Amino acid sequence: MEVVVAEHLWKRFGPTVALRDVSLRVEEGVYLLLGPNGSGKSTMLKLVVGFLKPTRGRITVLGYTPWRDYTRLGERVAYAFEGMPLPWWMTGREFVEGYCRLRGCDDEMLAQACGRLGVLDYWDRPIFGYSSGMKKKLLLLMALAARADLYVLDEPFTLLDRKSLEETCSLIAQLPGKATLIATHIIPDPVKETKPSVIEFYEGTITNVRRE
Ligand SMILES: Nc1ncnc2c1ncn2[C@@H]1O[C@H](COP(=O)(O)OP(=O)(O)OP(=O)(O)O)[C@@H](O)[C@H]1O
Repeated sequence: MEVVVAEHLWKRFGPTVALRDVSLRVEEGVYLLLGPNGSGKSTMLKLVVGFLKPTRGRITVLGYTPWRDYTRLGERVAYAFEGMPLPWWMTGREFVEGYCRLRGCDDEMLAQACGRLGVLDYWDRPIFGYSSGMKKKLLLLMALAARADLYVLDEPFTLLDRKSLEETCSLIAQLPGKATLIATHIIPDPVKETKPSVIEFYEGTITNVRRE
């Protein structure tokens, strides 16, 4: 079954055309959205989870129209977006455990992801004292600890040290969902083992789709 179907999708922000006539089909597996800054990768992912409504065109995700069926789709999609604000006054543990209770995360997946990303070493401290990489790991946990049919990760490989990057790649390879969509500038070697499909973006269009 197709997980994402986009047909002639356009997204404008005032005078800026972020996506122009993008058509895309995502089936099972790992998909990397690759392209330079400003090429439309994050906009595409935001349309997939329903944060944005297309200016023109059609998108369905797991059979839902994301912007209209945001809540029902939200039960089946786990995501982490670069720059999402974190509650700086809470400890990492309060935030992650609270989020997981709300989202219905899997305890085993959470324990495994926390341990492998090294979050347990600091998560009893308030978030306001965290480095960028430490905050990044909390954002990743929001997706990597959830049981979902579709995982959407915006720039998951930035700000991480080498070991955390390897662990993140390995956790991504083990995700139980049908498909994982990742916006990135780089393809770390361990991700290549998942035999990802690579969708290349340039100035708001898809210029190439290939298998890594
Ligand atoms: N909320 C917004 N308001 C106005 N313009 C926006 C908005 N979001 C994105 N854009 C513009 O849309 C274009 C595509 O941005 P997008 O964030 O999708 O690119 P990207 O490929 O994810 O870039 P990066 O690799 O830097 O994250 C850019 O020109 C950007 O300035």
